[in-house]
Amino acid sequence: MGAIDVTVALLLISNVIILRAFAVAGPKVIIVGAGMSGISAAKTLSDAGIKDILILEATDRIGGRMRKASFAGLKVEVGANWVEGVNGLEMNPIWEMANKLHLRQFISDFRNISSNTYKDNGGVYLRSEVDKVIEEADKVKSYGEKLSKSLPLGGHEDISILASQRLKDHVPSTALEMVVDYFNYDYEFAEPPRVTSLQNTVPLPTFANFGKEAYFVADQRGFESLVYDLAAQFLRTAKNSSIVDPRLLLGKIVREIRHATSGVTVATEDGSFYNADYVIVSVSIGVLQSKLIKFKPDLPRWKKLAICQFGMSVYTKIFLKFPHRFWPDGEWTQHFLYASERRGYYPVWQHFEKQNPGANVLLVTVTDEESRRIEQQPDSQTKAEAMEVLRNMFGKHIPEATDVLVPKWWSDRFFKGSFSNWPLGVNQYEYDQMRAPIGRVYFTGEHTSKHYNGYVHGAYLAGIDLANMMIKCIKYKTYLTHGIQLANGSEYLNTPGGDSSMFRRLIFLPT
Ligand SMILES: Cc1cc2nc3c(=O)[nH]c(=O)nc-3n(C[C@H](O)[C@H](O)[C@H](O)COP(=O)(O)OP(=O)(O)OC[C@H]3O[C@@H](n4cnc5c(N)ncnc54)[C@H](O)[C@@H]3O)c2cc1C
Repeated sequence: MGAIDVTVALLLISNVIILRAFAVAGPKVIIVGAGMSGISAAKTLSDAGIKDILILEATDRIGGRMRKASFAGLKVEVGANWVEGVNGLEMNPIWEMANKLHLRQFISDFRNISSNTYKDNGGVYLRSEVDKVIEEADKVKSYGEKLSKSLPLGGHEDISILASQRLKDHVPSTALEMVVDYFNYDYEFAEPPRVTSLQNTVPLPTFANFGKEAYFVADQRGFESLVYDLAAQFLRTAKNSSIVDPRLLLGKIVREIRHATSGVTVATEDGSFYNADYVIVSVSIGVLQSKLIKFKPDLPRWKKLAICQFGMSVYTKIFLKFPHRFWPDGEWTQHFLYASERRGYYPVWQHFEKQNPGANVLLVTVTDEESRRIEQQPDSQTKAEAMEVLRNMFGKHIPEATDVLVPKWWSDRFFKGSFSNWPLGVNQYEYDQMRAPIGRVYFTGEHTSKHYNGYVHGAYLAGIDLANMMIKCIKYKTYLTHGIQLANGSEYLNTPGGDSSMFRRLIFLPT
C-alpha cells in the first residue's frame, strides 16, 4: 500500500466503493502518528501477522512527546523524562525497556526538598518549618485517598482534589504551603487541584501498581530511543539504524479521515490519499480537540463531547545555561523549590551536576496558565523572569544565563499540550466513550490508557490493548461501537483479560 496517484485519488474519494476495488486481499491498517502508542499498536499488529500497515507521521521523526533536543552541548529531554512507577508490585514495561537499552537513569530522590526551599525575598526556609507543612499536606492527602476509595464507582460523586482539601479544612494559602501543594499535584498532573479529579488520581494507579519511585533519564541517545528500538523490531532499518521501511511515511499531516462500513480513506495536507480497511488515530487528545483532523462523517456528538471534556495539560521544562555554577552542589541538592506568593511562578528547579558534572545547566518547570503565558512571550522575557527569580534565591551577583530553551508544546499543532489529565466531571463511562472506536476508526494514545493516562507506559500499553482489540474484531469479522443502540445483529462482546470491557455491543460487518 502506498500513495496513490492524486488524480485517481480525487476520483476515488467520492466513491469509497471504487477505492476498495484497488485493495489487495487482507486487512490494511493506517496508523496516524508515530509516538509511543502508534508504534506500539503497529508492532502488535505486525507481531500478529497484520503486516499491511502504513504509519503516517506529521513531523520528520518518530517518538512524538518523547523528544530530545541539543542544548548547551547536552542532549536534554524536552518531553517525557522520567520512568515513573518503579520498584513496585508490578513491572513497569518502560522500566524493562529502558534497562534493556542500558539507558543512563538516575533515581529522583525528593526527600531533602525541605532543606532546599527558597523564600521569594531571599534565603531558605528552616527545614523544620517546611517539614511541618509537608507533614500536614501528607495527612490531607491520606484523608483524600481514603475518601476517594469510599466514593461510588460510577464517578457521579467524584470531587476535585481541592474539594477534599476543603473538607479537611486545609486549603494551602501561604507561599510555602502553595509551593508544597504545587509540588505534590501540579508538578505531576500539570493542572491545579481545583481541576483534577480526586477519584481518578488519588491514589494514582501508576505509583500504586508499578511503585513509588521515578527514574530520570539522562542519556545522549534520548528517552525516545525506546520508541526507535520498538520500531526497529518490525520496521526495516538501514545499517546506520535509521528506519527505511516504506510503511513509515514522515512529514505526512493527516487532515481528513473518511470512513464507511466498506473502508477508510485518509487525506494528508500535501494532497495525498491513502485507503485501508481500518485506521488507528494515535494523536494526542489536544490534537483531537483542535479539529486538525476532520472526520467524514463527523464523529457522533457523544464522542465529540467526551473528547472535549477531557483535560490536556501543559507542562513546560525551561532549560538555562550558565557560565559557572552558583547553586549548592552535592547529594540532596538536586531539586529545589521557589515559594512565591504567585502560585506556580517558576516553582520547581533542578540541577544536573550528578548527571552531567560541569554542565552548568538548570531546569525549571512551569505548568498550566504559566505555560500558556510563557509560550506567548519572547524567550528573552522568560529568561529575564527566571533570572529575577534566581536572584531572589541566590543574590544579585549571580551570572546571567547565556542560553535558554523553552519548548512550546501547547502552541504546536501536532501536540496542543503535554499530557492528558483526568478532570473533575468526567466519569468512567465518558472516559470509555472517549476511547471507543467508531466503526473502522480506532483511537489510541496515552489519553486512552485504562489506568495510566498521561504517561509513556500508558501510551505503550494503550497501543497494545487497542491493537489486540482490533485483531479480535478482524478475526471475527466484526467491528465495535459504543453508546448507541444498534440494529439487528448486535450482540455482546466479552474479552476476558482485555481492555475492552467498555465496548458492550458488537455488530457484524457486511461481507
Ligand atoms: C513536557 C512533557 C513531559 C512529560 N513527562 C513525562 C514523564 O516524565 N514520564 C512519562 O511517563 N510521561 C511523560 N510525558 C508524557 C508522555 O510523553 C506521553 O504520555 C507519551 O509520550 C504520549 O505518547 P502518544 O503516542 O500517546 O502520543 P504522541 O507522542 O503525541 O504521538 C502522537 C504522534 O502523532 C503525530 N501527529 C499529530 N497530529 C498528526 C496528524 N494530523 N497527522 C499525522 N501525525 C500526527 C505527532 O507528531 C506524534 O508523533 C511528558 C510529556 C511532555 C510533553
